[in-house]
Amino acid sequence: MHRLSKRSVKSLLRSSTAARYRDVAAPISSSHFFYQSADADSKGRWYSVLTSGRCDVIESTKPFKTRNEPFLGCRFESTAAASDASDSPSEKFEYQAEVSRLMDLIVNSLYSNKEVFLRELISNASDALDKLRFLGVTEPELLKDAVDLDIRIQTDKENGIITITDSGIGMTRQELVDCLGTIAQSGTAKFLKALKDSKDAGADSNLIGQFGVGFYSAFLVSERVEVSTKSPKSDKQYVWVGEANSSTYTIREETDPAKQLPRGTRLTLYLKRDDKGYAHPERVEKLVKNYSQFVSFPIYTWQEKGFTKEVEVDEDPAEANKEGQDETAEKKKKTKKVVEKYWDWELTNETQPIWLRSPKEVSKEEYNEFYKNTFNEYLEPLASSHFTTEGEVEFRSVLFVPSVSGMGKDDMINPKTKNIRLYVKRVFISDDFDGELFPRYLSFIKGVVDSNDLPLNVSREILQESRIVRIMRKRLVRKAFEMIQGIALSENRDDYETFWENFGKHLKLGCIEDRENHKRIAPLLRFFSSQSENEMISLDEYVENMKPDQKDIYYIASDSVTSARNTPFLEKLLEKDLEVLFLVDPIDEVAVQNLKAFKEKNFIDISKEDLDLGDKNEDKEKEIKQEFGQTCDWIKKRLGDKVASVQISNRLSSSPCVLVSGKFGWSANMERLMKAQTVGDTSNLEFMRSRRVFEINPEHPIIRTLTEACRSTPDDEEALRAIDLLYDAALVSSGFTPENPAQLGGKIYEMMNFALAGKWGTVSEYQQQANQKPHIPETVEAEVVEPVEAGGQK
Ligand SMILES: Nc1ncnc2c1ncn2[C@@H]1O[C@H](COP(=O)(O)OP(=O)(O)OP(=O)(O)O)[C@@H](O)[C@H]1O
Repeated sequence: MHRLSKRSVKSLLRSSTAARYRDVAAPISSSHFFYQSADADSKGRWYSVLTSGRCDVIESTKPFKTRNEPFLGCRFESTAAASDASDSPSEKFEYQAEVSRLMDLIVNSLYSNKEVFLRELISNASDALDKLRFLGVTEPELLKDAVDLDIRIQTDKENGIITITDSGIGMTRQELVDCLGTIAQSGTAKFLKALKDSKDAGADSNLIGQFGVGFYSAFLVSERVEVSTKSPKSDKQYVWVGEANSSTYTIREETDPAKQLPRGTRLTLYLKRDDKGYAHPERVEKLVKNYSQFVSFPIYTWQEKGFTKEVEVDEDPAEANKEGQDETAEKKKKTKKVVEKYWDWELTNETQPIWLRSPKEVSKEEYNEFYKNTFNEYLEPLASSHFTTEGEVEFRSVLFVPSVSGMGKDDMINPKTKNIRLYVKRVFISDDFDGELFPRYLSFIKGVVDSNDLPLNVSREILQESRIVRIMRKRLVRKAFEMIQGIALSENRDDYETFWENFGKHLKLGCIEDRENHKRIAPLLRFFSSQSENEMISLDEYVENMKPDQKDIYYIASDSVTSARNTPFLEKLLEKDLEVLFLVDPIDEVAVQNLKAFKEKNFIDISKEDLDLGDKNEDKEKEIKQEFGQTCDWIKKRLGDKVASVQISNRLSSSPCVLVSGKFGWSANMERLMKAQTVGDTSNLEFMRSRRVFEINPEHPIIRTLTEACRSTPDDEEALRAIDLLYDAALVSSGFTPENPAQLGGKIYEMMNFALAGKWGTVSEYQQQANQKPHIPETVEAEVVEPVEAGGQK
């Protein structure tokens, strides 16, 4: 049998909370040794100790006078053994540059919320257990060591040491180098930026967990971290040692038999002087309860306990004599109650997953805590939903609507969110299958789904083919909408505003991508309108506000509320008090076009031809056509192919004209957006450009004057040039981009010449003046100072 070395026994004792030794006898076996206590009151007695490798559990007897007395058995626990106990050589490694920067920031910049280190390390331990359990489904030999899947945390408050041991997947030597010496650069860059952004507000350690660098949070509180780990893939156990403020770390083989792990990882944190308070058992217990309550593996903490027992009391001899006279009293010995203290593991978290509990038993606070712990969030969710479906397909789920997005524009199109954690019969499978369980526009929903019907070796391909998943997906989507509706209906309007600000775009994407759910999405949309420029309204509110004879929902798409409010298309509608939705987000127009209608009312773009405001008067139209028909033809002749036709407008009141888009082509807004998105040559967009109709306002003085000109002098150059300018002006005011802005500028200056000259002189005089070269006054020439030569002489 392999024996413990004397040296490892000493190191074990050195780090033990309970044992200060004077001497150590040669160990008897790999787990049994004797030591002589150095405590004054033990009077140099010998103690017998049994130690198990895994958690350094030490069983010690009551004191012996010699070391040959038999083992009896009361327990105490040692903390991790000192690190220098090993004989094996250490190899030194440099951290990747990113890790060094990160460590430097963690050690030197993060001072608030340091306690999150425990949550992060427990979360890594839980991930390692999840991985083992998952792999164990197909490779049962991985689970052959009869070790429970759990996490054990032990503290040594005198020395400021915390050990966290999990029986998870562990790491091979190469994995230690890959996982704890390097990090994905994208994550770090984001983390460093977030850190910089939040620095003024007091950098918060909470940020760590969100960027996949949780392990390094150990250095928030530790000056030295040891990771001793044993992977089932390797015969050997390795120890990684890193120190705060060092750019290197070491790896060596664990040769100390007392520290061998059957499987898994033990982290030993040697706390900084100011952070030793974290090594109090009660503090650790509190942190676990606070932050890691819902980890789905048992977390045990090492706690001092006590039980009361009756012990006999040594009697005073005088009293005993007195009592001796009384025979019955002699039989009853005096006792007292004493509290016997001992240390033992205590289960500290709730081991039943929250989704397996009855929703009636779970409080809102518990859901919020579960959410924060599971998804590394520090804000509470806006809503949650806990449900079970039975029958055709059985699964349980808890879903959440977050209160912040954390997703960029690209993430919405191509989400890689890890927001849905899929379990099969309580075994965590993956958080990579969001896309199979939710459409991408709902990828912001977070939660847990636990199915009883899927196979444990489920893959993306299986999910994509599975009828069960299709049914699950439908139910999950329905539940997600119920949650969002709940927020929309809540009395607190702010919540929905927050939701809309963060996820409004996602729902609009849903209008485009999920026709089946239009009925659920549409009532959730919000827009500004001509009657509500500061507060967004719902489509229901719009419909309620419709005029009794109004048939359609009117909208205008533009780049801002201000430009929407000032568009000429709006003039008649404002006069008639008809509300118009302002679609100012680039995605709005396509979303609304996909919806087509809401509550059987069609969406109508007021910038497109054939606008019907429900006020048709055929006689009057005929009359106006007769009066202005010739003008329309004359203008069309001048504008040629630039416009499809010239018509009399029913939507203008103060502008002379407007350029409306054809019914089936792009609006001015869409044309602008498409041009902005096309790189390089935009001529290939021409075919999608809609036909344009030039509408004139017969009541406007310019149109009336031009009508006169059309009748009397249709070939007059100035009148024709006025038509050109009118067209260009309509182009701009209708939201289109003029084809030749410089030429438009020239036309405006020319017209200004005429206007100004008409008031203060003749055109020819004005033109003459304008053509003259700039006049340089003589006095200026006289004042030119010639250079002064050296010595002050000319
Ligand atoms: N207890 C452990 N057991 C096994 N492997 C671990 C353990 N702790 C950390 N690791 C490995 O180290 C890697 C780095 O951990 P780190 O916490 O920095 O990032 P992460 O776990 O990938 O991201 P996050 O912290 O956001 O979960 C992990 O991905 C894992 O492979």
